[in-house]
Amino acid sequence: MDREVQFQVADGRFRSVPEGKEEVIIETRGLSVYYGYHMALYDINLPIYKNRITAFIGPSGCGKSTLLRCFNRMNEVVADVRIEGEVLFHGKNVYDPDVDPVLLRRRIGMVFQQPNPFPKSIYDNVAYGPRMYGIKDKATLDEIVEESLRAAALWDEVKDVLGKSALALSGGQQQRLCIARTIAVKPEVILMDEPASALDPISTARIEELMQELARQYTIVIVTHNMQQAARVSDYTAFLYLHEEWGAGYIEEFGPTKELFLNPKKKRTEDYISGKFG
Ligand SMILES: Nc1ncnc2c1ncn2[C@@H]1O[C@H](COP(=O)(O)OP(=O)(O)OP(=O)(O)O)[C@@H](O)[C@H]1O
Repeated sequence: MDREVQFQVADGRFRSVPEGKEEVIIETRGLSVYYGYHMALYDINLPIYKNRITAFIGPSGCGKSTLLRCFNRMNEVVADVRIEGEVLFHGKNVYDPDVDPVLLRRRIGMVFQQPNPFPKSIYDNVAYGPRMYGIKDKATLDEIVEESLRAAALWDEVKDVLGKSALALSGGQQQRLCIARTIAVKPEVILMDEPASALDPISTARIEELMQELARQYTIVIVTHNMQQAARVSDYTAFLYLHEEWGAGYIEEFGPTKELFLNPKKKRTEDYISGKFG
C-alpha cells in the first residue's frame, strides 16, 4: 500500500514528498549523536527511499559522515559515542539490543573515501564476504565473483587477472573493486562516504555512472563535498548545517534534488549551493 511520506524540515514543520509513492527503507527519528560531550548531530528526522540515491551535502564538520555511519552502526567502533533516538531499517530500530551489527552491515554495506582493498588477490577480495558467510563451493563463489565484478563495471578489465594482487590496480579500479566486494554479500543499501573524492575525473565519472546503474537494484546514500556531483547523481538531497546554538549538525533542508537545487526553500540552502559560503 502506498504510504504518505512526510519529513520534517529545520523549522519543525512537516512536508510530504511530492511523488507520495516512495517506499521508505531507512528512517531516522529524533536522532542525536554525541562524541563524548560534543553533540555532533541534533534531532535528525529523515527518510531514505528505496532504490533511490540520496546525497548528504553541507559544510565540513556538520556531521554528514556521522549520520551515514549511524545507519549501519559503524559509529560503534568509535570510543565514547552516544546515540539518542532511532534509526529504523524496515521499521525496526537498528539500535535494539537484539540486532546483530555484523548481520546489519551485511544488509547495509559501506564504501569509503579511500579505496581499501585487502592485500589479497582480486578474486579473494570479492569472495571474502561470501566465504565469511559460509559459502565454500568453488562454482558458487566463481559465479558471485563474476556477477559482482560485472555489476561494479570491472569484470572486463580484470577477468584475465583475477589472481593478481588488488593493490596493483589503479585507484579507480580499486574503488570499483571495493564496490564489487560490497555487492558480493547482496546488501540492500550501499553507503558511500565520498567514494570519488580520491579519484581522477575519468574514474569519478565511471563511479557516478555506476551509481546510477546500481540504484536499479540497491538503495544508495552518498556523502559528497561536490555539489555538482550531488546534483548529477542523486534523486534526493539532504543539506546539513551547523546549528548556531548547539554547534551540532542538523537538517536545514531535505527534498528531491532538482527541487532543492533549482528552487531551495531556505535562504541558507540557496547561499550554500550557489557557493556563497561553505
Ligand atoms: N571519532 C570521532 N571522535 C570525536 N569527534 C568526532 C569523531 N568523528 C567526528 N567527530 C566530530 O563530529 C563532528 C562531525 O564530523 P563528521 O566527520 O561526521 O562531519 P562531516 O560533515 O562528514 O565532515 P567532513 O565534510 O569534513 O568530512 C565534527 O565536529 C567532528 O570533529
